[in-house]
Amino acid sequence: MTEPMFDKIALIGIGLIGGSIALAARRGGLARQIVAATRRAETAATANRLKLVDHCGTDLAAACEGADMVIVCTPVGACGAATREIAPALKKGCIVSDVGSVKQSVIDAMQPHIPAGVHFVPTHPVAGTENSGPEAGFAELFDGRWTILTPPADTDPKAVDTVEAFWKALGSQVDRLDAKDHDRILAITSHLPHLIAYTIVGTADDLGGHLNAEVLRFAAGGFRDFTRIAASDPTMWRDIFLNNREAVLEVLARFQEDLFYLQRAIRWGEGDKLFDLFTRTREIRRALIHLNQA
Ligand SMILES: NC(=O)C1=CN([C@@H]2O[C@H](COP(=O)(O)OP(=O)(O)OC[C@H]3O[C@@H](n4cnc5c(N)ncnc54)[C@H](O)[C@@H]3O)[C@@H](O)[C@H]2O)C=CC1
Ligand SMILES: O=C(O)C(=O)Cc1ccc(O)cc1
Repeated sequence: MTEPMFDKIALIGIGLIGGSIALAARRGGLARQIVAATRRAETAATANRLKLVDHCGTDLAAACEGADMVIVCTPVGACGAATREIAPALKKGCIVSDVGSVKQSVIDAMQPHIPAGVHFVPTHPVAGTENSGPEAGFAELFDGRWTILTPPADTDPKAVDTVEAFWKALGSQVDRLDAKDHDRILAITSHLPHLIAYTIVGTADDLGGHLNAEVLRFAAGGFRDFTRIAASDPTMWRDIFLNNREAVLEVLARFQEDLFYLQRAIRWGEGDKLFDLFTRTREIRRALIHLNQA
C-alpha cells in the first residue's frame, strides 16, 4: 500500500463539494485523518451520521489544528471570515485552499489572513450539481472533470504541485489559470447560464392565470433542463453574482445585444440570420461531443 499524501486534511464547510472531497479522498486513501467543521451544529450532526469524515464539529479553528491541508468549502461570501477564524490554528507549512466558483474576490478576501509560512493555493473544481448540503456529496463527482488552480504569482511551486497531485488523485484533470481570466471564462460558461435559468423559470412562473399551471404541467425539454439549474442553492449563487460582478455584467451586456439581434431577426422574418446562428451553435455542440466534453 502506498503512503497517504497527508496526515490530516481539514474541510471548512461540508456540503456538496466538501462532502464529495471527503468521500473521494477516503476512496483514494489520501489522508490518515479527515475532519471537518461547519457553522451549524445540525449540518455537523448530518455529516457525522453519514460518516463523511472522521469527525465534524462546529469549531472551525479546532478542526485545523495540526492539519497539513485545509480546504475552505463554504459559499464564496464566507471564505474571508472563515480564513480569519482559522488563521491562528494553522501550522507552518500547511496548505490552505478553497473551492469557490469565483477566484479573484476569494483570493482578495482570504489572502490577507494567511499567516507567514502557510501556502495558499486557490482552486475551482468545475464539477457540481444543483443539490447542496452534506447529503448531496458523492465520491465520483470529480472523476474526469476539470479542476482549475489559480495560484497567486508568488506561491511556492511545490505547494501548487502538491495541490495538483491531490486533485488528480481525487479523479480530476487539472489546469492552471490566472484568477481574472478564470472569472471571465466562468462568467460566460457557468454564471450567465445560471442567471438565464433563474430568469426564465421566474418569468414562466410570473405568467400567472391558467397559463401558469399549463407551463408547469407540460414542462418538458428545454424548460425542464432550466428548472434543474434554477434549483441550485440560493446562497451560493447570490454570492457568486455579487463576487463576480464586473465579469458577469460585461458578458450580460454582450448577451443582451445578441438577444436584441435575434429579436429583430424574428420580428422582420430574417430566417437566414436565425438559421446561420443555429447552424454555428450546433457545430459547437458537436465539436464538444467530439472532444468528450458534453
Ligand atoms: N455546487 C456546485 O455545483 C459547486 C460549488 N462550488 C463552490 O463550492 C463552494 C461550496 O459549495 P457547495 O458545497 O455546493 O455548497 P453547500 O451549500 O452544499 O455547502 C456549503 C457548506 O458550507 C457551510 N457554511 C456556510 N456558511 C458557512 C460559514 N460562514 N462558516 C462555516 N461553514 C459555512 C454550510 O453549512 C455547508 O456545510 C462554494 O463556494 C461554491 O461556489 C464549486 C464547484 C461546484
Ligand atoms: O449543475 C450544474 O449544471 C453546474 O453547473 C454545477 C456547477 C456549479 C457551479 C460551479 O462552479 C461548477 C459547476
